[in-house]
Amino acid sequence: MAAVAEPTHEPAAAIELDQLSLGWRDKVAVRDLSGCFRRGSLTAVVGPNGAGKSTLLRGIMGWVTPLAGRIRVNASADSLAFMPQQGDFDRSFPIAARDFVAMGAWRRVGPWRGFCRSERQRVEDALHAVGLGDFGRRPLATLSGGQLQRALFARLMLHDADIVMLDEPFSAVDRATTEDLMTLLMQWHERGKTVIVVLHDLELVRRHFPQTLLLAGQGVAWCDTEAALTPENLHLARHLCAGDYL
Ligand SMILES: Nc1ncnc2c1ncn2[C@@H]1O[C@H](COP(=O)(O)OP(=O)(O)OP(=O)(O)O)[C@@H](O)[C@H]1O
Repeated sequence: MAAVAEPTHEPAAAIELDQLSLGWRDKVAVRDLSGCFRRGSLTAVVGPNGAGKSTLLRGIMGWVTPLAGRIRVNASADSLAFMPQQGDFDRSFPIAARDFVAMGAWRRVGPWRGFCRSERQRVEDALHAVGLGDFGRRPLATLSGGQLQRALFARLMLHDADIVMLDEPFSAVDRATTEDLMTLLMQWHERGKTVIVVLHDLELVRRHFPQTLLLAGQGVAWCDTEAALTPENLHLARHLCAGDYL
């Protein structure tokens, strides 16, 4: 008799938000947000400047304490990876691109153990996958914006997390680089990862992302992309974040 797979009891939701409010001192950045990122989903988080998109991702990472409500991540901390905006880290740090990418593996390898052969190979494979096969020795500070973004993707590949969150990964890159990196994102999605990406390019979102969370200090829509990005919803988002642009 053919083997019968045991049913799995993994929750359908990778991340659940329940009446979540997040903020900074007297400023509420995200108010009363409820919903879930389903396991294996590909979701764009969009909204005007100051809508709370980065704050939400940082809250999910556990770096911002909820003012109210709850965040439940149905995965271990190792299974969660975050790619910050380029401006959020010091690229003048004296490190070669290869070592920067290798930092993505530190949870698996640990801070003190050396890299075994297979981990070194993973680093080379990741550099090749993002088109930086010849850039391993280059100091990080000498990489262009697009090359740095590719290195960030390679570092995220080394992490190999089940849930990956990226904050404006295409803001500093040209169209060709965006298409290359978007292909990688789609591959991660096809392999079953839960992928959450903050974006401003609504055409890109419409082309590639099945789900969209439209934020404006509160949830405006969180559903299929076509239903989320209606003119009415976009108008409401702009109105709620008056003066900002989408
Ligand atoms: N470290 C902080 N301390 C105080 N306020 C902050 C901090 N980080 C963000 N904020 C405030 O929280 C609000 C939401 O900011 P956030 O960066 O989450 O927005 P965003 O949607 O990611 O914007 P953008 O599209 O411009 O990146 C803003 O009013 C911002 O000024």
